[in-house]
Amino acid sequence: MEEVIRFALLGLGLGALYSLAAQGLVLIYRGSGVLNFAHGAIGMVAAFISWDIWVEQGLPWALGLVVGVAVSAGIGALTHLFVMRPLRRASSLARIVATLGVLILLQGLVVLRYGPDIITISSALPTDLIRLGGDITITADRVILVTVAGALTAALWWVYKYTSFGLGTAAVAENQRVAASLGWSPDRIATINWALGSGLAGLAAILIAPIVQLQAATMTNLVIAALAAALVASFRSFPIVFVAAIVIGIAQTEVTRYVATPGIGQSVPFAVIVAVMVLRGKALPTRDFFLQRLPGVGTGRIRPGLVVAGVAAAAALIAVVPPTWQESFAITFGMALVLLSIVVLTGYAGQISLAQYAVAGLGVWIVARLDATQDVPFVLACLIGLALAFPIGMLLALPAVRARGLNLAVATLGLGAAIELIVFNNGTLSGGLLGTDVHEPKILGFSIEPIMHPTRYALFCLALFTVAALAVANVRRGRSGRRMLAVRTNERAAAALGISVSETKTFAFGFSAAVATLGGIAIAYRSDVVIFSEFTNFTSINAVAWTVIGGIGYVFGPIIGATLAPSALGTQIGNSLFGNVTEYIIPIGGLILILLLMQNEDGAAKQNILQFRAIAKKLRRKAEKPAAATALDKPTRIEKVASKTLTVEGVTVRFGGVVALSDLSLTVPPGKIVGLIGPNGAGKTTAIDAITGFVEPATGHLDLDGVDITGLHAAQRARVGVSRSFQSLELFEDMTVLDNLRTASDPRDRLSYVRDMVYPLTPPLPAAVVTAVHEFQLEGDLDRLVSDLPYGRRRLVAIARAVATQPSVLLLDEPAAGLGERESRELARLVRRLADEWGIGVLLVEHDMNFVMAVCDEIVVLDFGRTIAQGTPEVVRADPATIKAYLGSDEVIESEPTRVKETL
Ligand SMILES: Nc1ncnc2c1ncn2[C@@H]1O[C@H](COP(=O)(O)OP(=O)(O)OP(=O)(O)O)[C@@H](O)[C@H]1O
Repeated sequence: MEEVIRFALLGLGLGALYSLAAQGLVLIYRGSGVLNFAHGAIGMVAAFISWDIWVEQGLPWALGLVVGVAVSAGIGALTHLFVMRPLRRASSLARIVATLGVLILLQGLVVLRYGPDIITISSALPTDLIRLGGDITITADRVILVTVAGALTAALWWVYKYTSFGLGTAAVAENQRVAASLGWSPDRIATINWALGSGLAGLAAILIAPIVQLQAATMTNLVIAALAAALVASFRSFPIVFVAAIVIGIAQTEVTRYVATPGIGQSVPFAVIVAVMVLRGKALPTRDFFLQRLPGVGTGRIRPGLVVAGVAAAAALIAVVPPTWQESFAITFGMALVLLSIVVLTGYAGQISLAQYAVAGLGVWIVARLDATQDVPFVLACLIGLALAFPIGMLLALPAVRARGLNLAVATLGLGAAIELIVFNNGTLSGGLLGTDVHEPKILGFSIEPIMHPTRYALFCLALFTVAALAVANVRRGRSGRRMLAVRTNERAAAALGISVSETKTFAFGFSAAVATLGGIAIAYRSDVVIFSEFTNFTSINAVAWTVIGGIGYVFGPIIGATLAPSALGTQIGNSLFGNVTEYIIPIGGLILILLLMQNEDGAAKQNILQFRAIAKKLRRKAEKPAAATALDKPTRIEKVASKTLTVEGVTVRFGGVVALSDLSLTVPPGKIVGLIGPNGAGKTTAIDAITGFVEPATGHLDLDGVDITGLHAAQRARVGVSRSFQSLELFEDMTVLDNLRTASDPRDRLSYVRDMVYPLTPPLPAAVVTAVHEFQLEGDLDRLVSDLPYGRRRLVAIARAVATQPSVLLLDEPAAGLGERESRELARLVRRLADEWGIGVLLVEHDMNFVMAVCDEIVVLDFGRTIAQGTPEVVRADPATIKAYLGSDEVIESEPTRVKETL
């Protein structure tokens, strides 16, 4: 027991330092909404500078401390002013990546100045033993660290609770205008918080250096422990951050002491991050989840002539250049594969991963271990590695199913570090620093050993990239690609169309892990000893940066981005033009990334493709048949949907103390339109959400044609025939109208995940969808991006998309909002036809009473969540309670609205 206490006391110091760094992260997040992944790197700069002043220059330690903290505070303020402030309206991906750019730049500069080696520092704080009773002692430095961290926590808590600056910071997080009314400019608040937060990172890094040693590559990992503590406190409470950090510090020390497997102890912060994600994350974002502009995505179209010409040109070049250049080709293609895996995962599926290089390492670890320890032939080992990479990637998807955006970036950053610590640095598992000796790689008896046959090896890497790029392009054009894009753009809308969000993400992780594994193989087999500890977190972060530079949504982007990898083609070209640029290539990449983000988030590939298209257009003689024309080839014919009756029984929904919907019961039979009306806040959208699986009812029962669907999640309900539109449309704005409709009408089979890689199917649209396109007169808009359409047409696309799933029951949430009178009448006729001719049962939420009275067969009236009237339009119109609660006088409705049914 005494030993447990002794180690707990040791861990106190570590926890106190984590707390300082975490408080700094929280300050920056609260002051500017930015999660600063460069936090550890900023602290690292301070640690190196203070070491330089103290040890190298022989000046007082305190001077080093003050200058180090001041420099880190200055870097923080500059980062805000020159990088993050110009990007304040950019997507959250761009902002995350920008902080990664700062991280790369700082780490690259530190390595340039101080080198990559470990520097051991002794503690400047007194280490005398203080006896606490019995045999239990604590060193003075631990007491000092905890006291400093505790005092700072108390000070921060007080400042942010009671001072005008603190209140201004809280207000900025909620509402910028309120902050301004307190006399604080949001920008000044952000700058000060960046400076203070980064100063704390500096202080933490200077003090932690004697405990963890000083090394550029590992110091930046300080951010992982800080993130874990800040996450536990939801980036809010300083005291909770303090307690969480102390607990993490102690747990880390205890686990390191009692668990023999190396790396497990240091992975405690990662375990905390995963636990927080799993416990707190939501499977689907809530209604008001902020949707934002996403990076551009290519079409995945393959032009066989161009592919053949490009591959032939690359092969010819490889054949004639000297071996050093051939190796650069191999590295470029290998790294391009890793970047391609990021295109799939982040560009297409919208899942940020800061661990892709570690995943590549994990894949090649399987291959190399099979090769080295079981003598499995190279090709077979590669195939097994690829096959196993799929399930490994899928396993990694587990946190992603519940986390998104920033949280996912945090989780994967921790994951990469954990893989590095537990697998790659473990001598028993991977050979550690000595690596794993592999056999000479052979394909069909031909050696591709890179020293003896550099041409063959480079051609092998080119072949791997070509095959993978074709597979990725195929997936992009196929059903699985549309599913991924739908999920990245809007998970709620995807689920409403019956797309399983978790299945799609799982596929994206699995597929991208397989692609990354190919990259890992190409990179690792360049040597006969595979050193896994080189698959570092830092390279994973760089890989994201290079992918963004190349173009994160384009299959061609990785080739451009990968040239920036160390010793890749960029270095070769730079070396031959400017002398030795090898050691500058990393910080140059960071700088290019930051500058690029200011101009355009879509990367270099987009520009190239646009230029290519412009040239191709000039050269092309024959006009190509537009995609839309092919889609509509099939003759139209109305097909009745499967007749199913929706029965809602006693559904109640509560949000905390608010009863948003109380005991709702109604039936929507096939071919009938049931109106759901009531004043604002009556619970109408909540009713649709509850029926379609977007909120969980407290009580009640849902039944579709005798089948209980209460327990099904949103996508499953859509698949059995319950479709919906959204008040806020929630279209896939960055897709064309045609792709929106295809995404909705695609079958939800799982086979397409595999088949798409080889042969993506794009059959003509089903007859029902073609009919909808004609009905809504969308023929001319099919090839246009949804975001380019006027509002009225987007409303029609949203309804067409809901219809395209061929639902038995369709729930429309205010379909006529924002439409003109004529469009509204047309829409009313169409909704009536959906019921009469297609046999769809419709539940219609609408404020336009003329619309409602004209089309509905039955109306349910809600007020404060309760049903106050139910019956035919005539009955409801005359109902006194409805008139009092909602309709007011009869004047809101035309004296005798024309029944749409009768006018058909
Ligand atoms: N996620 C939520 N958390 C807390 N309260 C909520 C949530 N969603 C809805 N509410 C509350 O539930 C009640 C019903 O809201 P709902 O949006 O369903 O009404 P509505 O009839 O659709 O209104 P409107 O006509 O304005 O769209 C309101 O009091 C609303 O504030």
